Amino acid sequence: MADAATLWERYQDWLYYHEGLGLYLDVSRMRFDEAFVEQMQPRFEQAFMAMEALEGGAIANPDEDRMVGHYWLRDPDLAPSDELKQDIVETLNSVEEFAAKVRSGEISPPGQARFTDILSVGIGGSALGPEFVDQALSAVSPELQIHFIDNTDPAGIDRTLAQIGERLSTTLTIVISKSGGTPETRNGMVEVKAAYEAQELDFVKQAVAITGIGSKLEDIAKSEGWLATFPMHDWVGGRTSELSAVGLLPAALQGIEIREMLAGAKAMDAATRVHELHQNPAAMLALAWYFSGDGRGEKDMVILPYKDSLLLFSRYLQQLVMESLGKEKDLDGNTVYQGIAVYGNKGSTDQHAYVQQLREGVPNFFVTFIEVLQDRQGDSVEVEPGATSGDYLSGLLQGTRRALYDNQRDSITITIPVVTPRAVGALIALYERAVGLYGSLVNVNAYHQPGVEAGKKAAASVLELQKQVVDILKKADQPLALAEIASQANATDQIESIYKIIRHLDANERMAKIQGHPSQPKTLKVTAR
Ligand SMILES: O=P(O)(O)OC[C@H]1O[C@](O)(CO)[C@@H](O)[C@@H]1O
Repeated sequence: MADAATLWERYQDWLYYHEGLGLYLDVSRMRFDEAFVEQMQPRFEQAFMAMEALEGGAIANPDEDRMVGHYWLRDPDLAPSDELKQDIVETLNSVEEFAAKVRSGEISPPGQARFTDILSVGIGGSALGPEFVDQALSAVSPELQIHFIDNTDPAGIDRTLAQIGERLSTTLTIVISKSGGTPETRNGMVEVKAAYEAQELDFVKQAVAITGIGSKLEDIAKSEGWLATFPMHDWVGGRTSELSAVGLLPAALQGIEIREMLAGAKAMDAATRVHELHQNPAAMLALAWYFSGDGRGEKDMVILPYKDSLLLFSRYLQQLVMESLGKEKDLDGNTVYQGIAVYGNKGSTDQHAYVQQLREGVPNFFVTFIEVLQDRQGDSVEVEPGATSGDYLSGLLQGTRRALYDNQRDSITITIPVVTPRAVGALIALYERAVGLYGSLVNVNAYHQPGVEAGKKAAASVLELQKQVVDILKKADQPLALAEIASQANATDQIESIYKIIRHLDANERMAKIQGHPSQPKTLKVTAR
């Protein structure tokens, strides 16, 4: 292993510092050498060119025949046409205007002075960004308290609605779905609507949609006369939509400075256009990822922010990285099974959970530490002479980094001065670009998600089968065995699925009733309920 002096030199040689953002990137504890960097140069040249073409409006998502334009959102002058530029500017203005009116009470719920709460309904890229930004940046007691429904779990929905309680009468619901047809989000919307009706409230007077132009959701919102509708453009992917209306509207309503988020992203975008590897933090990240997993994702990315407010960054990155890079085929149609697994929560908390395995167990990962220099606003008490809680947090980060490195475990460290809207925008932009560059290095389309469709189709077929099963039970004049139901449904190959449908219905005392012992599914008899 290198001695301290050599490591210190390597640290300085590879240290990246962004003047305007005060952001540092340290890849010195990734053990690549100059020969590796040299060898990667030509690939990076290609990746930079592909990125330039993408930003210039090329069809960078060939399967879906789409441009990829999230970079234009923070610098509309880059948009490939005046029309697109105007669209971006107008959307941003309308987001700000709407949020200001809601916050001032100019737009208010029927019979009430002002809105008190926001309920965001969406999933995946239509939830993870707003959730991350809320946790990172919202005030302790914001004027408008935000809540999320990001699943089709009835108990989860109940819990969120119960937290809101009677404040539903002053809650603004935002339904977010690019496609406008995602079942989980549709279900959330229907459930929320029912909750408004149960309190004799008029949902449409308190509802806003953020959705793709011409989507089913847009049709509903427009025909029912919802309060407002904001567009999601087809050239912005769900997982890169935080700096579109998807993330900006909830943030603006929460009083978060969205122009600062955009400015941070814009500054980072400019920094990550540089072709010189040492000068481009996103390229340095992509290089480090490639080195670590041998360009095949052999090592997992563990994201460890040492700051509670950044807890959800790993969850946000999980989608950004894994949905973008996790691909069976490369751009030439070869089977490649690409991807990088991402997980993590926060330090130092995780020190007392899985860091044991990181230090000593299977070495199948690299860590990315996120360090925040400012401990808190205001003074700190000393928890012992000369040391604060923040000193401990900082020491624990350094200590973990060192302990891992000493045991051949590599890490990257990103340091920001303080968690501000600007820094959060910059972090998002940094990873968006790194993922795009890495996608080029490994030759995959980082902007589609064909694999998600299989699960969606299978779920739809289970719900179809459920309808059939219920019909059969209703018509039956005697209890039926599972095999009989399967045969009548012409679905003997789906008997296990039929059993699970029935068990679920029975547990919820709906439409099917089981007689017999649960340990012997073969012997069960089923009737309609
Ligand atoms: O915004 P939508 O269309 O509801 O999609 C939600 C999420 O579903 C996916 O399409 C697939 O999981 C994600 O890419 C997307 O962020």
